[in-house]
Amino acid sequence: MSITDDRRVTTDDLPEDPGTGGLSEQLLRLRELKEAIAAGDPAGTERQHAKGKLTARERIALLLDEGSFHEIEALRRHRATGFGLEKKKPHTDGVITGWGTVHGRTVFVYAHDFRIFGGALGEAHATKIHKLMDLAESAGAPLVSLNDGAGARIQEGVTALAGYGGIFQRNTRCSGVIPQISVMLGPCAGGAAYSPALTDFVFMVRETSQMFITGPDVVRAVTGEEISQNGLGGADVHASISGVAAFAYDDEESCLEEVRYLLSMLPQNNRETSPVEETEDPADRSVDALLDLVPGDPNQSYDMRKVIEEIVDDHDFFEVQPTWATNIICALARLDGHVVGIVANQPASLAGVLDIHASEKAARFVQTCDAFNIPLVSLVDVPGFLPGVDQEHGGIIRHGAKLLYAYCNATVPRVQVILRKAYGGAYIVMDSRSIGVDVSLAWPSNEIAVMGAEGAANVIFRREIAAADDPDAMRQQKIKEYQSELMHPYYAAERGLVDDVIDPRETRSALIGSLAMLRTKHANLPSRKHGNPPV
Ligand SMILES: CC(C)(COP(=O)(O)OP(=O)(O)OC[C@H]1O[C@@H](n2cnc3c(N)ncnc32)[C@H](O)[C@@H]1OP(=O)(O)O)[C@@H](O)C(=O)NCCC(=O)NCCSC(=O)CC(=O)O
Repeated sequence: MSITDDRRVTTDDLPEDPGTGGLSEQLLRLRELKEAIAAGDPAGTERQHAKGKLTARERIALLLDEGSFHEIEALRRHRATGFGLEKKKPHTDGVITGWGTVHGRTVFVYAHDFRIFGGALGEAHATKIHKLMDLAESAGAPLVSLNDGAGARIQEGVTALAGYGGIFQRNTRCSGVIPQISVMLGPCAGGAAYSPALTDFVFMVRETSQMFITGPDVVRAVTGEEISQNGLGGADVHASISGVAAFAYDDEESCLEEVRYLLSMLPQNNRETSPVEETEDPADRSVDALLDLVPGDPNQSYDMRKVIEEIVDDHDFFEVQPTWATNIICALARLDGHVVGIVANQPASLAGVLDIHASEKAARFVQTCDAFNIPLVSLVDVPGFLPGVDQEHGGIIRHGAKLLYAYCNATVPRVQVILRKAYGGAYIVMDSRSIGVDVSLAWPSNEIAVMGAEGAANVIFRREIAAADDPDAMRQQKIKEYQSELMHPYYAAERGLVDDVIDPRETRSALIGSLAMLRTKHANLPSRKHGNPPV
């Protein structure tokens, strides 16, 4: 079989059918054609490997269960003309589409083939993706995109742009219906970056993947700034600074392995729940370590990750956006085999305050869990919202409201544990009784108040303190008074604002018991077209 000038096989390259019309000839011809398409362009494969990247088919093989991939439209070719396109019509048109299984469950996947037009999206390429997305929606199964494409195919002009529009429209339509995961595995510019932003989770690989609206050349021309591709939109930038990516990995293999892991924790669609996994970890396990992990002094820091580790099944949890807005932790884990979404303040970072980024991160996570029937566990130890000009001018009111809105709107089972302090508006926001949590538990060390004792005493006893012979002694006395009057869990428990004060060692069993009770929870929101969240 010969290869055409552009090093890609076409049906014209196949052996002449001798005209016998025999089935065996036809089958041979079909097999050769499919094998040639699957093999692709060896030189392109070498170039891809030399850049430290896998080919689209190698990626699909790593993502899916072995031998489970069913490809559709491998025979598709574009019909565009101009700029030499009529002479260059490779099969697949630069995107491989189909479905397979991950841990035995159906998953739809499309993967850009960078060897063909740099994975750039033209009309045929786009309509293949549209068809796959429609199938994923109809079948009610997750969609994973393996992105390695140069954006709109320049030679196809507005038809390429319209192709992107069709993807965005479907991303939005499928939002909250099927899980959508975007894996960034190459330079993704312009249109190639917008679709991932509409999906539930974005994965990136360090060094080899980038996302930007315009590349470094355009940035230099417009703003005069000099920056490399990775500096502008590499994995660490998006996982730690912009918050666009939820996860960053060192290589494609570990990245795709983690996509498989994430899928194992998600339901197939919004009408199902996540798979339950048998566990040897006893539901009534007493968590003695919790007594020492959380310091009594409300100003002393500790690592909330260790608390989560102690509570969840097999000490195993999967953190979403672990390097962005680290003052709040969002994680998926299992409790007695059932998946839960954990939102936890992190005293080890910025004392666990809520700020603009933390509010946005948690709001998005709460919304994602609610869309996919994943119950929410909130572990609260929060000193308040972060004060400051930057925060106020940056719109902390608007961003904080996103988290408030997401919790208030969530109809999944919701359980709150207040570990230590919970002050002011931040207490209300972190899924308090008044905004609809189903079960609220507190540790005996807990302090719920409008603000810390010192601040409170300075405001409400200002006159007494100023008039005292010894203002400092008076301040200390008033602080103590405020603490003993108000700042303990029994004040909230007496008023029904927490349902129970528990021994910290019983946290795991109390959570599991509450969530088991709530498994049949059914909640309806008032009929409306949709809410108007402070996006
Ligand atoms: C993506 C890249 C950084 C990759 O660089 P590399 O050095 O790895 O690869 P490369 O430049 O040799 O490209 C590989 C092959 O893909 C082709 N190629 C690259 N980009 C293309 C595009 N957008 N349309 C059609 N073909 C394209 C190249 O001509 C080359 O073909 P051959 O192998 O035949 O030589 C660069 O190619 C690039 O900057 N491309 C332009 C990106 C872009 O501006 N896209 C439009 C976004 S606008 C958009 O999407 C809408 C919007 O938001 O405005």
